[in-house]
Amino acid sequence: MNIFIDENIPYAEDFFAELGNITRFAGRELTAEQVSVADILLVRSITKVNSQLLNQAKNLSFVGTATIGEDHIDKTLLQQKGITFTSAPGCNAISVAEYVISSLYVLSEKYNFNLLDKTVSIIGVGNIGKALQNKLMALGINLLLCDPERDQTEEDFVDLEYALTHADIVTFHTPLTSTGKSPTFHLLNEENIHLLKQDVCLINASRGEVIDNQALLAEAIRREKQNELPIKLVLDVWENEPTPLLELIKYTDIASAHIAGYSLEGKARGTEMLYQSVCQHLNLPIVKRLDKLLPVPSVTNLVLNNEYQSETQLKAAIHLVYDPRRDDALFRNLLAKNGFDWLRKNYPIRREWSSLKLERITNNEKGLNFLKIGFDI
Ligand SMILES: NC(=O)C1=CN([C@@H]2O[C@H](COP(=O)(O)OP(=O)(O)OC[C@H]3O[C@@H](n4cnc5c(N)ncnc54)[C@H](O)[C@@H]3O)[C@@H](O)[C@H]2O)C=CC1
Ligand SMILES: O=C(O)C(=O)[C@H](O)COP(=O)(O)O
Repeated sequence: MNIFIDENIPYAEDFFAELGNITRFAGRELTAEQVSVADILLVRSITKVNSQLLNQAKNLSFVGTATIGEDHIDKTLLQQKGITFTSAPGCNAISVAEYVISSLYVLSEKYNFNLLDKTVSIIGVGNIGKALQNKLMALGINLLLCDPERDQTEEDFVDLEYALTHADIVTFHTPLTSTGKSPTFHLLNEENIHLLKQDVCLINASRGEVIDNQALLAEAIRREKQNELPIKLVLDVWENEPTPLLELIKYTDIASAHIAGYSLEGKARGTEMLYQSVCQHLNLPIVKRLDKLLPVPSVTNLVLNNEYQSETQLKAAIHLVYDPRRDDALFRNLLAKNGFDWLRKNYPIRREWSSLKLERITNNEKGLNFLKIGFDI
């Protein structure tokens, strides 16, 4: 059994070595000739699985992507060829939600606002949008939810125009689609970008093409020329990766190389989900488990002296685990020299909030008590 696995899928040897011969490949360099001898192919989002790549495939019976997004896969083709396909839904949803909230706390510090005074529009409320919704609700932040598909059967959703017009913070979490009832290609574009509030924070951690990058650049330049407030901008994803529109970087507050989902847990969950699907495909028992493989987090205890809920404390705890300014600095300093893909391949280890245990000191009638709380809002 020949198992071809992208070089950036972690723990692949741990999960798959006993199932067959593993060949690792660079995601953008995989050739049809290599795939011609593969039985199982496990990719990330940078490998386009299409007729060109599969035109010599003789034995391929399973394709998996260790990602949530599936826009790089020709699923119709796989179905026609009778090749089983799976993705890893939700694997890095927590990681993306944490990226967004950590970024919002950076913006709140930089521009001196209180998140509690803001209304956040979440555009696309699936696995990631829901994870973000839960965390923001736990923080007590006012939300607007925009998801035309869910709006058909559920209450409390708003349309895109309302979501753009009424929010102080707009964050995109849709898949990239160009067909269907509500395609997301250039969902934010030159027609509707002017609906955003003057002091808006805009975040894209979905796919670059969901926002028309030229329209965004034009709006940023227009605001600059007319002495209007700049859009406070967080971009993790870009049109035409790995060659982002360089002029746009200057207008971002946080810029990163499509790493919002790159917590160690998020990536590793993707591998585990593919392993489980491959076992099912091969009718084999599932014997490996991720929790046996993940390293013990380096940060384990944080003692808070004041109220756990205070925003300052919370921000400090959140940024202790992950501060997106780290990735922004790497992006600005190393993009030109090393390139977008290098930044992703050499991504420094990042853990999720659940790796941090907080100790709260409370003062009640019994005196000082130490409470251990798993930090997972
Ligand atoms: N930056 C990063 O590192 C990562 C980016 N992603 C991207 O995030 C996307 C979303 O991920 P999940 O939440 O897990 O997907 P999901 O499929 O669980 O949810 C997507 C939601 O978007 C909604 N939607 C579809 N079209 C819409 C439209 N026109 N307007 C508003 N909502 C719309 C769907 O109804 C669905 O509820 C992925 O498809 C992927 O492209 C995913 C993981 C990491
Ligand atoms: O899961 C997704 O969808 C993502 O966007 C991934 O986090 C990105 O990972 P790569 O496959 O592009 O490494």
